[in-house]
Amino acid sequence: MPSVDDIRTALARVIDPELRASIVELGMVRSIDAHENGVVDVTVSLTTPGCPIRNHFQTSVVKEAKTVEGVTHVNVTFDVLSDTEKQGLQQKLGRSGGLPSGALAQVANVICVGSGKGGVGKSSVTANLAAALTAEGKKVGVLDADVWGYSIPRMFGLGGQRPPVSATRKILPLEAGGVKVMSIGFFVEEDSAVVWRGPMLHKALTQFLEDVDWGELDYLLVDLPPGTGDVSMTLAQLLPQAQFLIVTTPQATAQKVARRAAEMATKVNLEIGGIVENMSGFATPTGERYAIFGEGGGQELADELDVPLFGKVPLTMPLREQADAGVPLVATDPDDPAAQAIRSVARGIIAITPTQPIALQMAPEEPAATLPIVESKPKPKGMSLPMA
Ligand SMILES: Nc1ncnc2c1ncn2[C@@H]1O[C@H](COP(=O)(O)OP(=O)(O)OP(=O)(O)O)[C@@H](O)[C@H]1O
Repeated sequence: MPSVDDIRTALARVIDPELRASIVELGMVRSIDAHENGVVDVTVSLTTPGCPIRNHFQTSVVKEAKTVEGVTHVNVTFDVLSDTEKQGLQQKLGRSGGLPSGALAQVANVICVGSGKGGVGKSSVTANLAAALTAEGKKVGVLDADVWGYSIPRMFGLGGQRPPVSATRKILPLEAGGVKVMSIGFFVEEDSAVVWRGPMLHKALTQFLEDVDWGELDYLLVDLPPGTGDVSMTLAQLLPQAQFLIVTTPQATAQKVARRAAEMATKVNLEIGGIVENMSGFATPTGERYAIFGEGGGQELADELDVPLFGKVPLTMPLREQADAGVPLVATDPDDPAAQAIRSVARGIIAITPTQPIALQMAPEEPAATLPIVESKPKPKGMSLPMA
């Protein structure tokens, strides 16, 4: 008959990918029964009944138990840890804020980058801020939630690519310059029009947060669509601990619409982290500056909302050229005036954000909904996100 102790030692090699520890050490192996004929029954206790990595445990437990002499067959069953057992597990992990819930468990800060209106440079700021935070030694991810105008793949030179899926059915973000990138643009034919309805949008955004393997990140930057619509509301619900960074331009009218975005954020309890003023004058290659859109809008908004103005980013030709070339300017020419301003924004953000991961609480899932409809112009490649 196989030895139960040997089986337990073998099962210590099964690692919970989210908790990053052995299931034996975590107390998740409820029982091991070995029989004369070499059949072994193992019960594994999960943290939640719908645990997405159940299949991973099933395969790994069978594989490791079978390495023990005399084991002919392995039956794996699952149950769920009781509340007291979960508390014990939490203590073992040394966490106070709840067990990690999904893919964002190891993300320290989520920063939603939004604007009142389109075209103010929100995506350019997001891409360059990601590069600047990376240059400061931080682990950074970018989620392009600008479902109607996704431009992040192009800005990172990742247009036309499709992310792989891991053995545990998680989508793996693509990487560019050390930044992990995920976008709805990876799943639709380039330039196709995506028509979203409320519940589908909610479901797709939930999948981007829960089913993408973001891993350990200091910052997840979320590029929001302009305005105060559905996406922002959904994300505010899903990410109650996110900060909102508002990108605006210097003129008074832009400031007025940016204020509306700020009001929306306050209504849904998103904390406003600060302001970035973009297109803050035009900087020539020789360093002269022309205030073509006026001055002071960003500071006024920051004063009014009582939040910091993280920086004033001038218009420079290389910033636009680099966006088109697919490598953020900060990575290619950190001394350009716009790159310098964004690097200073990054340092300001680092100064006021925590460094320890927080277990973000995801809101309960909405009832299942189908994925976005794509108008056939051109014909879509197939719209399902590759996940269960
Ligand atoms: N500081 C800047 N200097 C030069 N060009 C800039 C600057 N900021 C943005 N741009 C250019 O302005 C255009 C719009 O920028 P971007 O796409 O980042 O704006 P957006 O606010 O994200 O737009 P949308 O709301 O449509 O998604 C792009 O061509 C971009 O390269």
